[in-house]
Amino acid sequence: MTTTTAPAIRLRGLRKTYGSVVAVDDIDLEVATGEILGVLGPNGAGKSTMIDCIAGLARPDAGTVEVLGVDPARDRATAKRDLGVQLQQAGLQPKLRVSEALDLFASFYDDPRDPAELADRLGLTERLGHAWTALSGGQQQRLSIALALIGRPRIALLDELSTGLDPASRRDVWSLVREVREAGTTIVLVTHLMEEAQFLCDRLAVIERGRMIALDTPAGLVGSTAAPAVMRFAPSASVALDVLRSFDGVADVTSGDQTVQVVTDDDGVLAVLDHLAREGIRPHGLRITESSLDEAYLDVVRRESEGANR
Ligand SMILES: Nc1ncnc2c1ncn2[C@@H]1O[C@H](COP(=O)(O)OP(=O)(O)OP(=O)(O)O)[C@@H](O)[C@H]1O
Repeated sequence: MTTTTAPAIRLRGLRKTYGSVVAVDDIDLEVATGEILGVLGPNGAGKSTMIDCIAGLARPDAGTVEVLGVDPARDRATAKRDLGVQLQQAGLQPKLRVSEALDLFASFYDDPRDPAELADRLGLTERLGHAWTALSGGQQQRLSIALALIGRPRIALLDELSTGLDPASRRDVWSLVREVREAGTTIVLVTHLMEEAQFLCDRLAVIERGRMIALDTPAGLVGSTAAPAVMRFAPSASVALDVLRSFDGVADVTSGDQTVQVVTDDDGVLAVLDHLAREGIRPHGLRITESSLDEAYLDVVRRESEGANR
Protein backbone atom coordinates (compact mmCIF):
# COMPACT_ATOMS: atom_id res chain seq x y z
CA MET A 1 0.00 0.00 0.00
CA THR A 2 1.38 3.41 -0.96
CA THR A 3 0.78 6.01 1.72
CA THR A 4 1.55 9.67 2.20
CA THR A 5 0.90 11.73 5.31
CA ALA A 6 -2.32 13.44 4.20
CA PRO A 7 -5.20 11.00 3.80
CA ALA A 8 -7.04 11.12 0.48
CA ILE A 9 -10.39 10.96 2.29
CA ARG A 10 -11.19 12.02 5.84
CA LEU A 11 -14.61 11.63 7.48
CA ARG A 12 -15.24 13.08 10.92
CA GLY A 13 -18.45 12.41 12.85
CA LEU A 14 -20.32 11.89 9.58
CA ARG A 15 -24.10 11.69 10.02
CA LYS A 16 -26.79 11.60 7.35
CA THR A 17 -30.49 11.14 7.96
CA TYR A 18 -33.45 10.70 5.65
CA GLY A 19 -36.50 11.75 7.70
CA SER A 20 -36.49 9.51 10.75
CA VAL A 21 -33.96 7.08 9.21
CA VAL A 22 -30.39 7.55 10.39
CA ALA A 23 -28.58 6.23 7.31
CA VAL A 24 -25.05 7.11 8.48
CA ASP A 25 -24.35 7.59 12.17
CA ASP A 26 -21.17 9.24 13.47
CA ILE A 27 -18.58 7.68 11.15
CA ASP A 28 -14.88 8.57 11.46
CA LEU A 29 -12.69 7.23 8.68
CA GLU A 30 -9.43 8.02 6.92
CA VAL A 31 -8.47 6.47 3.60
CA ALA A 32 -4.79 6.68 2.69
CA THR A 33 -3.62 7.78 -0.73
CA GLY A 34 -3.22 4.73 -2.95
CA GLU A 35 -5.26 2.49 -0.66
CA ILE A 36 -8.10 0.22 -1.73
CA LEU A 37 -10.73 0.34 1.01
CA GLY A 38 -13.61 -2.12 0.86
CA VAL A 39 -16.95 -1.22 2.43
CA LEU A 40 -19.01 -4.18 3.62
CA GLY A 41 -22.36 -4.38 5.37
CA PRO A 42 -25.91 -5.73 5.17
CA ASN A 43 -28.50 -4.21 2.80
CA GLY A 44 -29.64 -0.83 4.04
CA ALA A 45 -26.61 -0.43 6.36
CA GLY A 46 -25.69 2.98 4.94
CA LYS A 47 -22.84 2.10 2.55
CA SER A 48 -24.20 3.93 -0.51
CA THR A 49 -25.16 6.92 1.60
CA MET A 50 -21.59 7.14 2.88
CA ILE A 51 -20.29 6.94 -0.72
CA ASP A 52 -22.78 9.66 -1.77
CA CYS A 53 -21.43 11.92 1.00
CA ILE A 54 -17.81 11.28 -0.08
CA ALA A 55 -18.82 12.01 -3.68
CA GLY A 56 -20.46 15.27 -2.58
CA LEU A 57 -23.82 14.04 -3.88
CA ALA A 58 -25.42 14.05 -0.41
CA ARG A 59 -24.94 16.75 2.21
CA PRO A 60 -24.23 15.46 5.71
CA ASP A 61 -26.47 16.54 8.59
CA ALA A 62 -23.45 16.64 10.84
CA GLY A 63 -19.72 16.03 10.65
CA THR A 64 -17.25 16.77 7.89
CA VAL A 65 -16.10 15.21 4.65
CA GLU A 66 -12.71 16.08 3.21
CA VAL A 67 -11.65 14.72 -0.14
CA LEU A 68 -8.09 15.71 -1.08
CA GLY A 69 -8.49 18.53 1.42
CA VAL A 70 -11.76 19.99 0.12
CA ASP A 71 -15.45 19.55 0.95
CA PRO A 72 -16.82 17.78 -2.15
CA ALA A 73 -20.39 19.03 -1.60
CA ARG A 74 -19.21 22.67 -1.68
CA ASP A 75 -16.32 22.48 -4.15
CA ARG A 76 -18.16 20.63 -6.92
CA ALA A 77 -15.64 21.56 -9.65
CA THR A 78 -12.71 20.01 -7.78
CA ALA A 79 -14.76 16.97 -6.78
CA LYS A 80 -15.84 16.34 -10.38
CA ARG A 81 -12.26 16.64 -11.62
CA ASP A 82 -10.69 14.39 -8.99
CA LEU A 83 -13.41 11.82 -8.34
CA GLY A 84 -14.60 8.98 -10.55
CA VAL A 85 -17.91 7.68 -9.29
CA GLN A 86 -19.66 4.45 -10.23
CA LEU A 87 -23.21 4.69 -9.02
CA GLN A 88 -25.88 2.01 -8.78
CA GLN A 89 -27.97 4.12 -11.21
CA ALA A 90 -26.06 5.37 -14.29
CA GLY A 91 -28.30 8.42 -14.89
CA LEU A 92 -27.62 8.59 -18.66
CA GLN A 93 -29.98 9.66 -21.46
CA PRO A 94 -31.71 6.42 -22.62
CA LYS A 95 -30.76 6.82 -26.31
CA LEU A 96 -27.09 7.54 -25.70
CA ARG A 97 -24.86 5.00 -27.43
CA VAL A 98 -22.03 3.35 -25.52
CA SER A 99 -19.38 5.12 -27.63
CA GLU A 100 -21.14 8.48 -27.12
CA ALA A 101 -21.30 7.96 -23.36
CA LEU A 102 -17.58 7.16 -23.23
CA ASP A 103 -16.67 10.14 -25.45
CA LEU A 104 -18.91 12.46 -23.42
CA PHE A 105 -17.33 11.47 -20.11
CA ALA A 106 -13.82 11.60 -21.63
CA SER A 107 -14.53 15.18 -22.75
CA PHE A 108 -14.95 16.26 -19.11
CA TYR A 109 -11.28 15.59 -18.28
CA ASP A 110 -7.88 16.99 -19.28
CA ASP A 111 -6.14 13.65 -19.72
CA PRO A 112 -8.74 10.92 -20.16
CA ARG A 113 -8.04 7.28 -20.98
CA ASP A 114 -8.56 6.16 -24.54
CA PRO A 115 -12.29 5.21 -24.76
CA ALA A 116 -11.63 2.42 -27.28
CA GLU A 117 -8.93 0.87 -25.12
CA LEU A 118 -11.10 1.03 -22.00
CA ALA A 119 -14.08 -0.45 -23.89
CA ASP A 120 -11.82 -3.27 -25.02
CA ARG A 121 -10.57 -3.94 -21.47
CA LEU A 122 -14.16 -4.21 -20.30
CA GLY A 123 -15.44 -6.32 -23.18
CA LEU A 124 -17.64 -3.57 -24.63
CA THR A 125 -16.08 -3.15 -28.08
CA GLU A 126 -18.88 -4.98 -29.89
CA ARG A 127 -21.47 -2.90 -28.06
CA LEU A 128 -20.02 0.55 -28.85
CA GLY A 129 -22.74 1.37 -31.44
CA HIS A 130 -25.66 0.29 -29.22
CA ALA A 131 -27.80 2.47 -26.96
CA TRP A 132 -26.68 1.81 -23.39
CA THR A 133 -30.25 0.82 -22.47
CA ALA A 134 -29.92 -2.10 -24.93
CA LEU A 135 -27.04 -3.57 -22.94
CA SER A 136 -27.46 -6.50 -20.59
CA GLY A 137 -27.30 -5.80 -16.85
CA GLY A 138 -23.69 -6.98 -16.66
CA GLN A 139 -22.70 -4.89 -19.69
CA GLN A 140 -24.33 -1.79 -18.15
CA GLN A 141 -22.37 -2.53 -15.01
CA ARG A 142 -19.12 -2.65 -17.02
CA LEU A 143 -20.03 0.61 -18.74
CA SER A 144 -20.58 2.29 -15.37
CA ILE A 145 -17.09 1.15 -14.30
CA ALA A 146 -15.63 2.52 -17.55
CA LEU A 147 -17.34 5.89 -16.99
CA ALA A 148 -15.99 6.04 -13.43
CA LEU A 149 -12.41 5.36 -14.54
CA ILE A 150 -12.17 7.15 -17.89
CA GLY A 151 -10.96 10.45 -16.37
CA ARG A 152 -7.98 8.83 -14.56
CA PRO A 153 -9.50 10.02 -11.26
CA ARG A 154 -7.32 10.51 -8.20
CA ILE A 155 -10.07 8.80 -6.22
CA ALA A 156 -12.50 6.19 -7.55
CA LEU A 157 -15.72 5.41 -5.69
CA LEU A 158 -17.13 2.12 -6.90
CA ASP A 159 -20.54 1.08 -5.58
CA GLU A 160 -21.13 -2.66 -5.91
CA LEU A 161 -18.26 -3.00 -8.32
CA SER A 162 -18.90 -6.41 -9.79
CA THR A 163 -22.52 -7.14 -8.88
CA GLY A 164 -24.10 -9.12 -11.71
CA LEU A 165 -20.86 -9.78 -13.57
CA ASP A 166 -20.01 -13.27 -14.80
CA PRO A 167 -16.84 -14.79 -13.29
CA ALA A 168 -14.61 -13.98 -16.31
CA SER A 169 -15.78 -10.34 -16.46
CA ARG A 170 -15.27 -10.07 -12.72
CA ARG A 171 -11.63 -11.15 -13.11
CA ASP A 172 -11.16 -8.57 -15.89
CA VAL A 173 -12.61 -5.84 -13.66
CA TRP A 174 -10.44 -6.88 -10.73
CA SER A 175 -7.28 -6.72 -12.81
CA LEU A 176 -8.31 -3.28 -14.13
CA VAL A 177 -8.95 -2.03 -10.58
CA ARG A 178 -5.55 -3.25 -9.43
CA GLU A 179 -3.88 -1.59 -12.40
CA VAL A 180 -5.69 1.69 -11.71
CA ARG A 181 -4.48 1.57 -8.12
CA GLU A 182 -0.91 0.86 -9.27
CA ALA A 183 -1.18 4.07 -11.30
CA GLY A 184 -1.88 5.92 -8.02
CA THR A 185 -5.66 6.07 -7.71
CA THR A 186 -7.20 5.71 -4.25
CA ILE A 187 -10.21 3.40 -4.37
CA VAL A 188 -13.23 2.95 -2.14
CA LEU A 189 -15.42 0.07 -3.22
CA VAL A 190 -18.67 -1.27 -1.84
CA THR A 191 -19.02 -4.99 -2.16
CA HIS A 192 -21.07 -7.93 -0.94
CA LEU A 193 -18.52 -10.40 -2.30
CA MET A 194 -16.02 -11.58 0.27
CA GLU A 195 -13.80 -13.03 -2.46
CA GLU A 196 -13.62 -9.59 -4.04
CA ALA A 197 -12.92 -7.95 -0.67
CA GLN A 198 -10.15 -10.44 0.07
CA PHE A 199 -8.60 -10.20 -3.39
CA LEU A 200 -8.62 -6.45 -3.86
CA CYS A 201 -8.80 -4.58 -0.56
CA ASP A 202 -6.06 -3.39 1.78
CA ARG A 203 -8.59 -2.69 4.53
CA LEU A 204 -12.26 -3.31 5.11
CA ALA A 205 -14.80 -1.10 6.84
CA VAL A 206 -17.87 -2.98 8.07
CA ILE A 207 -20.99 -0.80 8.32
CA GLU A 208 -24.09 -1.91 10.22
CA ARG A 209 -27.14 0.30 10.92
CA GLY A 210 -25.19 3.38 9.88
CA ARG A 211 -22.26 2.77 12.21
CA MET A 212 -18.78 1.49 11.45
CA ILE A 213 -18.43 -1.66 13.55
CA ALA A 214 -15.03 -2.85 12.27
CA LEU A 215 -12.08 -1.43 10.34
CA ASP A 216 -9.21 -3.78 9.66
CA THR A 217 -7.21 -5.62 7.04
CA PRO A 218 -8.90 -8.76 5.66
CA ALA A 219 -6.40 -10.89 7.64
CA GLY A 220 -6.94 -8.75 10.75
CA LEU A 221 -10.69 -9.17 10.50
CA VAL A 222 -10.35 -12.95 10.24
CA GLY A 223 -7.84 -12.98 13.13
CA SER A 224 -10.02 -10.85 15.39
CA THR A 225 -13.07 -13.04 15.13
CA ALA A 226 -14.15 -14.69 18.36
CA ALA A 227 -14.52 -17.95 16.45
CA PRO A 228 -11.37 -18.33 14.36
CA ALA A 229 -11.70 -22.07 13.55
CA VAL A 230 -14.08 -24.10 11.43
CA MET A 231 -14.45 -27.84 12.13
CA ARG A 232 -16.00 -30.07 9.50
CA PHE A 233 -16.66 -33.78 9.95
CA ALA A 234 -19.04 -36.58 9.04
CA PRO A 235 -20.22 -38.10 12.36
CA SER A 236 -20.43 -41.90 12.57
CA ALA A 237 -23.74 -41.54 14.46
CA SER A 238 -26.32 -38.82 15.00
CA VAL A 239 -25.00 -35.78 16.93
CA ALA A 240 -27.17 -33.53 19.12
CA LEU A 241 -26.40 -30.20 17.44
CA ASP A 242 -27.95 -28.23 20.32
CA VAL A 243 -25.46 -29.81 22.71
CA LEU A 244 -22.57 -28.65 20.47
CA ARG A 245 -24.14 -25.16 20.30
CA SER A 246 -24.23 -24.99 24.10
CA PHE A 247 -20.44 -25.28 24.49
CA ASP A 248 -18.47 -22.15 25.40
CA GLY A 249 -16.67 -20.73 22.36
CA VAL A 250 -18.97 -22.33 19.79
CA ALA A 251 -20.48 -19.57 17.62
CA ASP A 252 -22.37 -21.54 15.01
CA VAL A 253 -23.29 -25.15 14.20
CA THR A 254 -24.81 -26.23 10.91
CA SER A 255 -25.32 -29.60 9.26
CA GLY A 256 -26.07 -30.81 5.78
CA ASP A 257 -25.08 -33.55 3.40
CA GLN A 258 -24.11 -35.77 6.36
CA THR A 259 -21.48 -33.24 7.42
CA VAL A 260 -21.46 -31.12 10.55
CA GLN A 261 -19.78 -27.70 10.51
CA VAL A 262 -18.84 -25.95 13.75
CA VAL A 263 -17.50 -22.37 13.85
CA THR A 264 -15.67 -22.01 17.15
CA ASP A 265 -12.64 -20.95 19.17
CA ASP A 266 -9.95 -23.36 20.45
CA ASP A 267 -11.85 -24.22 23.64
CA GLY A 268 -14.90 -25.09 21.57
CA VAL A 269 -12.79 -27.42 19.38
CA LEU A 270 -11.68 -29.34 22.47
CA ALA A 271 -15.21 -29.43 23.93
CA VAL A 272 -16.66 -30.79 20.68
CA LEU A 273 -13.96 -33.46 20.33
CA ASP A 274 -14.38 -34.42 23.99
CA HIS A 275 -18.15 -34.72 23.56
CA LEU A 276 -17.80 -36.89 20.45
CA ALA A 277 -15.30 -39.18 22.23
CA ARG A 278 -17.62 -39.59 25.24
CA GLU A 279 -20.54 -40.43 22.98
CA GLY A 280 -18.43 -42.89 20.98
CA ILE A 281 -19.02 -40.91 17.78
CA ARG A 282 -16.17 -40.86 15.27
CA PRO A 283 -15.67 -37.57 13.34
CA HIS A 284 -14.88 -39.04 9.91
CA GLY A 285 -12.84 -36.80 7.59
CA LEU A 286 -12.29 -34.25 10.40
CA ARG A 287 -10.81 -30.98 9.09
CA ILE A 288 -10.09 -27.92 11.20
CA THR A 289 -9.39 -24.81 9.14
CA GLU A 290 -9.06 -21.09 9.77
CA SER A 291 -12.31 -19.12 9.47
CA SER A 292 -12.84 -17.50 6.09
CA LEU A 293 -13.52 -13.79 5.65
CA ASP A 294 -17.15 -14.78 5.07
CA GLU A 295 -17.39 -16.31 8.53
CA ALA A 296 -15.44 -13.47 10.15
CA TYR A 297 -17.74 -10.87 8.56
CA LEU A 298 -20.88 -12.74 9.65
CA ASP A 299 -19.45 -13.09 13.15
CA VAL A 300 -18.75 -9.32 13.41
CA VAL A 301 -22.27 -8.44 12.22
CA ARG A 302 -23.89 -11.11 14.41
CA ARG A 303 -22.07 -9.93 17.55
CA GLU A 304 -23.06 -6.34 16.81
CA SER A 305 -26.75 -7.14 16.34
CA GLU A 306 -26.77 -9.36 19.46
CA GLY A 307 -25.30 -6.41 21.39
CA ALA A 308 -27.89 -4.02 19.91
CA ASN A 309 -30.80 -6.34 20.81
CA ARG A 310 -29.66 -6.89 24.38
N1 LIG B 1 -32.86 9.01 -0.83
C1 LIG B 1 -33.29 8.37 0.26
N2 LIG B 1 -34.45 8.69 0.84
C2 LIG B 1 -34.89 8.06 1.93
N3 LIG B 1 -34.22 7.05 2.54
C3 LIG B 1 -33.06 6.68 2.02
C4 LIG B 1 -32.53 7.31 0.84
N4 LIG B 1 -31.34 6.72 0.54
C5 LIG B 1 -31.15 5.76 1.48
N5 LIG B 1 -32.17 5.73 2.36
C6 LIG B 1 -32.29 4.86 3.54
O1 LIG B 1 -31.08 4.94 4.25
C7 LIG B 1 -30.67 3.66 4.71
C8 LIG B 1 -29.30 3.33 4.17
O2 LIG B 1 -29.43 3.11 2.77
P1 LIG B 1 -28.17 2.84 1.83
O3 LIG B 1 -28.67 2.80 0.42
O4 LIG B 1 -27.10 3.79 2.16
O5 LIG B 1 -27.74 1.37 2.31
P2 LIG B 1 -26.70 0.35 1.64
O6 LIG B 1 -25.85 -0.15 2.77
O7 LIG B 1 -26.01 0.96 0.48
O8 LIG B 1 -27.67 -0.82 1.19
P3 LIG B 1 -27.57 -1.89 -0.05
O9 LIG B 1 -26.53 -2.89 0.32
O10 LIG B 1 -28.95 -2.49 -0.02
O11 LIG B 1 -27.29 -1.13 -1.29
C9 LIG B 1 -31.77 2.69 4.32
O12 LIG B 1 -32.66 2.54 5.40
C10 LIG B 1 -32.44 3.38 3.14
O13 LIG B 1 -33.77 2.99 3.05
